[in-house]
Amino acid sequence: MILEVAGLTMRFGGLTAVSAVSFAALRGEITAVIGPNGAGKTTLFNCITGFYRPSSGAIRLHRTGELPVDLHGLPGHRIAQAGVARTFQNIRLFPGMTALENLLVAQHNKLMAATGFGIGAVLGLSRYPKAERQAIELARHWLSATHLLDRADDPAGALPYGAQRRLEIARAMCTEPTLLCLDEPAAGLNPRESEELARLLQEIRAQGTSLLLIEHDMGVVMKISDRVVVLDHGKLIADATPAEVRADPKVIAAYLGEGEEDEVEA
Ligand SMILES: Nc1ncnc2c1ncn2[C@@H]1O[C@H](COP(=O)(O)OP(=O)(O)OP(=O)(O)O)[C@@H](O)[C@H]1O
Repeated sequence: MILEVAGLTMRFGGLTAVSAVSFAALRGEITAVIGPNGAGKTTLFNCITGFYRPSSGAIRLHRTGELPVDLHGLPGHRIAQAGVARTFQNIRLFPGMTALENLLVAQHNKLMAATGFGIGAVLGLSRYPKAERQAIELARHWLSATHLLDRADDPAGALPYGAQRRLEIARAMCTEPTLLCLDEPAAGLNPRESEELARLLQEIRAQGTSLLLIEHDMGVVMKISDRVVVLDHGKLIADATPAEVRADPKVIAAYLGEGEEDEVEA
């Protein structure tokens, strides 16, 4: 496994948004978290990415050849350093910076380390230019993978919505994460853009990054996920393959309801 969630509970005052949820996301797989409105998906996501400190339970990252890292209780930036990148439901790019610059900013930590945190650059040490070249190469790789190479020098804020969403994913990938967490990546995309997104996420998986996504677009979820975790009223009600989840009466009753079954068949 890459991510282990064990007995995770998150309370807001008297409301238990996530209740004793346990599941594992496996290495090299796409794990989707679905559920009706208010099921606790965003809360779970925010616990995993360090925006909330869970009330109880554990979240562990298992990296190959290393000791597991307890993510619960770590601040967001430490979780990012541990190898977990995230995108946001609302786009959070630097709109005035170019697409390329946004991807270089994402590599700031790596570049700063290469300068010996400033000292090396002042002394003109040779490690910085090499690190900078590598950062640009990586940025160009992800611009190309997200079909944005021709927009590299355009301000991020001037890109169409779908392109900005892809740039967000490219930015997250520039941190070279072990686990990429995506919060509703298909929100607001048209069917063609959703198709492209599905392909991009499959490519990311093929390149060795594991993915965890919260998604409402059942077409995308059912097509690309290896495993689907279903929440309802904060509780886990299913953890299975897309085909199994689709046929699970509990899921249909809780999440899909009559009339929405067709959407899942899509
Ligand atoms: N910061 C908060 N303070 C208080 N209650 C919250 C907070 N965040 C979420 N909740 C409550 O927790 C429950 C789960 O919400 P959450 O946003 O995690 O669900 P969700 O599955 O992501 O829903 P949606 O699909 O609508 O985004 C809801 O009842 C919500 O009102």
